Amino acid sequence: MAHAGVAARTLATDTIAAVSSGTGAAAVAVIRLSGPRVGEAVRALAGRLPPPRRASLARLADSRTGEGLDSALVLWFPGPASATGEDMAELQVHGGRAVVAAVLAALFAQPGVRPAERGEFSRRAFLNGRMSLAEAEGLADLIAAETAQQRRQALAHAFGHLADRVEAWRGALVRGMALVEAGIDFAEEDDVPAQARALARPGLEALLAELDAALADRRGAMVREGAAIAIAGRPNAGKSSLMNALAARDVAIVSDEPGTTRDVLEVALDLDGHKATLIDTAGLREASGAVEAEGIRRARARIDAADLVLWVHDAGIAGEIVPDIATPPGAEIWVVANKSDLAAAPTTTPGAARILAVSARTGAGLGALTGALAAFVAARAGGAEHPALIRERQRGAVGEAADHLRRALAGWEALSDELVAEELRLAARALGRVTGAIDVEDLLDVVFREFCIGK
Ligand SMILES: Nc1nc2c(c(=O)[nH]1)N(C=O)[C@@H](CNc1ccc(C(=O)N[C@@H](CCC(=O)O)C(=O)O)cc1)CN2
Ligand SMILES: Nc1nc2c(ncn2[C@@H]2O[C@H](COP(=O)(O)OP(=O)(O)OP(=O)(O)O)[C@@H](O)[C@H]2O)c(=O)[nH]1
Ligand SMILES: [Mg+2]
Repeated sequence: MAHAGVAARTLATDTIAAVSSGTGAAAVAVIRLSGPRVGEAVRALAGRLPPPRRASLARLADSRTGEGLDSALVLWFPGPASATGEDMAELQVHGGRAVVAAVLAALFAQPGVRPAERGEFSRRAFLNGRMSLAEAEGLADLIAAETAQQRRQALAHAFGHLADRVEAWRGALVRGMALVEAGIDFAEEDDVPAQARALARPGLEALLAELDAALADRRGAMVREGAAIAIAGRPNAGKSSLMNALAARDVAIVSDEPGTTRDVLEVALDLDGHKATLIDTAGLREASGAVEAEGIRRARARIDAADLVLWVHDAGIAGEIVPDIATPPGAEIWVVANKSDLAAAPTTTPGAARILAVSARTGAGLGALTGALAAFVAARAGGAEHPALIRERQRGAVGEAADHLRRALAGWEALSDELVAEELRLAARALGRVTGAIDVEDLLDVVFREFCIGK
């Protein structure tokens, strides 16, 4: 995961400590430390510094009172060959909340040791050149991953999938820039500039095509955020019943009173390793009051932003099924003819991609529906190859790079060598913000804020 492009930055002087193993009681809790005074702090609590990178059992005591706190496994990772690049240690203590609190209090009593902020270990790893920003983002996603597909995508990014691609793109820009600048240097000699520029163009055109393809690919965001599947329909069609049946738990209130659901309800689904969010909404009709009207407004907003809308229809109601919604951009509407235990599903469905008969009450047809949902999400989220861009931050920076490159190519004949080179330089700079190779002080808070304490 090492990453070469980071400029030297000021070294941290504080020593930080935090629980890295999560909150709440557990069998074992891992307390991590990083910074220049880790060695002293460990010696103060454990009485000695164990041999590097070996687990050693030690009795921990509060240096202020001598009170024994725990019998713990202690690990010492001298820098720079550590996860953050600084001196680090781990105290693997018994996981009781009071044990953790007492050990942390004893650590914070040591000179120069303070609680870590969110993501501060990762931030230091980045600042010390141990990983790129794109890799840090992959690690954050790995910790948040709920499904197998999210885990695979996050792992690829944590292992440099995007960072490597961005470095290759930057390499192509730098080669183009060198050729264009050769023109600047040899401006006196007539044919060199024209030749050098001509050599640069095909590579830059291919690069722009690659950037545009990466920008057009939305699968990564879909995997990270999960597909949004909205359940919509008339009041009493059985939307909330369907939600409960698909989620296999009692998420939403069900009643024979039309207009039961007002708030938008969400559950996360794992469809064959793909994440989806199922969204139950208020039944659509002429609202009978301000609360219901607000519920319907919220319902329509979520339907408009969905990747798939399940229009739930009460099969007991005769007549043509007409979903009272427009198909959201890039999305599909499926008709789910519910209450198949009461009546057969109609077969005509104008405007809907497909029709599925189910009974939320008996469970009939739910297996087929779940299978179809899994296939839909799998198709949208793509196959085994990992997309390059999964976050808006990454998309924004690559989009900026593509814009500069497009300007350079569009002005190829009209612009001076200096101006073409300048656009290429700005494009390279924008790409540098993806990995954090340059110019990212302003980004660090944004990136690391979403991490947890102890990461
Ligand atoms: N107990 C524990 N488990 C953990 C972590 C941890 O910090 N503590 N990690 C938390 O993220 C992950 C492992 N990540 C790590 C990454 C680098 C180094 C490290 O010491 N790197 C050195 C030496 C490498 C080597 O000897 O091969 C280096 O890169 O120079 C350690 C852990 C997952 N499991
Ligand atoms: N027979 C039968 N009844 C069902 C089925 N699904 C739901 N119901 C009943 O239909 C009624 C309405 O169900 P809900 O799930 O609350 O309907 P809804 O679409 O969420 O209704 P609103 O929230 O009011 O828009 C309840 O009495 C359910 O028990 C089904 O498959 N078969
Ligand atoms: Mg409902």
